[in-house]
Amino acid sequence: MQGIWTTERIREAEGRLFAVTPEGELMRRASFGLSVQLADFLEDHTGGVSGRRVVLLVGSGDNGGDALWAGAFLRRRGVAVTAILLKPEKAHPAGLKALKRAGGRAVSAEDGPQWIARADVVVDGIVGISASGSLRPDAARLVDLVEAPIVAVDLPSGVDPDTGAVDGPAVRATRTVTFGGLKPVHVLAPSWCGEVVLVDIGLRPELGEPQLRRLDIVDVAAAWPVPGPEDDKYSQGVVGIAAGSATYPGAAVLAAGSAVRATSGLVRYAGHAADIVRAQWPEVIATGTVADAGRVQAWVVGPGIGTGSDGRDVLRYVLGQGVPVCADADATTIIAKSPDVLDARDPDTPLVLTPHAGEYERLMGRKPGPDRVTAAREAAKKYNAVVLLKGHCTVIAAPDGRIAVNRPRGAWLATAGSGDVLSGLVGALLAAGSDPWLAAAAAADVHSLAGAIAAQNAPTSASGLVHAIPEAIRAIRSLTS
Ligand SMILES: NC(=O)C1=CN([C@@H]2O[C@H](COP(=O)(O)OP(=O)(O)OC[C@H]3O[C@@H](n4cnc5c(N)ncnc54)[C@H](OP(=O)(O)O)[C@@H]3O)[C@@H](O)[C@H]2O)[C@@H](O)CC1
Ligand SMILES: Nc1ncnc2c1ncn2[C@@H]1O[C@H](COP(=O)(O)OP(=O)(O)O)[C@@H](O)[C@H]1O
Ligand SMILES: [K+]
Repeated sequence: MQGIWTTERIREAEGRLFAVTPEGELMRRASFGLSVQLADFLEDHTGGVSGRRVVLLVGSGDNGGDALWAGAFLRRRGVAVTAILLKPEKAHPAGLKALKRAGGRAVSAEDGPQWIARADVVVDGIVGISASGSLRPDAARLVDLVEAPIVAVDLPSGVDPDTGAVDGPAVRATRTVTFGGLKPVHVLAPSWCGEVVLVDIGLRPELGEPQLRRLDIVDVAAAWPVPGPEDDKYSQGVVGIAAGSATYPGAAVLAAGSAVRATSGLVRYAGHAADIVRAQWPEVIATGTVADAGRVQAWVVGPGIGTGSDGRDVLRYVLGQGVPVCADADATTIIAKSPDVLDARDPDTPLVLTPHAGEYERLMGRKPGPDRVTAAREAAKKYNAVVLLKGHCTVIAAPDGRIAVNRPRGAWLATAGSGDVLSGLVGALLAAGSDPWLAAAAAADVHSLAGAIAAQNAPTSASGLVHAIPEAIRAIRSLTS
């Protein structure tokens, strides 16, 4: 699992390491690593290093210091380096001196545009972890002129380091070179960071437990249930799907199909779409009501069940069965409208809620807002449930405080019925006995990979996602075995 730390934790760790390291050493490590990445980037984008033109956008703190020192290192490799100083009086003095000594040039913001126009690569050293708010106008004007690819130092300036939120002008980087540990911006704002490269500056031992995590492929592979020689269709966990209605049979077909494809155990279906589900997925045992469904080890409830009294009765029934429940779509709306349905639940039985932003607002009485990690954490606390807050970067919060952020692979998942597919995946893992937080995070990852496989750069459908699930699982397993 990749660890991610808030800027507060990074700063504390840097402080401790700083105290036992010779002066300037940490910045030397960071900026040397940055210069290596910049040379590599120049090679990739221009086919060479020597003779290329790099422009540094330099702000008033150590982020600008990193850029200036990296510029000095690049000079030794024959790169023409020009630093545009946004606040000349506050530019990092040692870094500026080093750049000038190495033959680099420093110019004011007024003289900046002509240098930006001729740059092969622009380096964003405007602001790092001490950033607040979007780019200020002077920086924004210059960034606006950039046509060359941008490498961001630590993080793209203008993007909030702890939430990844953008509410004004910001840098859109092609590569971000960060130091010591990943920060939330790197997983919450991937489209602003571009490719993220982590440079080791010896900070890891000081960082402690990460506050956020992102599953690696090996974690997903390890979490995915695989039958053993002793297994049969029951022992792998039977999942029940309570979804769909006469008006919305598709949700039932998608959620049931997704569960069928996710694991090799048994899938039961209960609801008004039994005939259609049976016709699409003959391996599903389908009945008309949850009470007739037979035993399951987890329920998926909600997609397409409606928010009326029938849906409420179904939800109350499955919550009372003492098995893990993934409550999705209409089920989240019912919980928001009639929280008393949760009385049917034994608080120790796992519950996974999978709201999109609109459903979150119903559940919590407010929008998730720009800080989606805090939003998910608060909902997890309030409902004593794992909350999977959907979005481009889905956030998964457990009531015990664990947070995972999912890795998006494009945005093709933004298609009708895609959420129904996700709930089937979550349910299949819950039935197999997975930890609910891990189940939700692993399901989100396979969902995103299935999206990329199904789409292959062209629109896909939720049905396409269902069909791509085995290939996604195969890809994950083959990369790790
Ligand atoms: N510490 C370490 O051990 C190591 C640190 N390292 C590096 O240091 C970086 C952190 O440096 P830092 O703390 O000096 O602050 P930094 O982020 O450069 O900001 C400086 C100033 O910018 C301003 N400003 C704020 N918001 C703004 C905005 N939106 N738009 C424009 N300007 C804005 C504001 O100053 P103001 O202009 O308000 O006076 C703020 O004080 C870190 O990201 C990493 O790169 C590495 O070398 C590894 C070792
Ligand atoms: N821009 C996007 N990028 C990546 N994934 C997205 C994007 N928009 C939506 N998704 C994902 O697609 C799914 C949509 O679910 P949901 O809103 O419940 O749709 P539906 O109700 O149509 O099934 C979620 O898993 C969500 O994370
Ligand atoms: K930056």
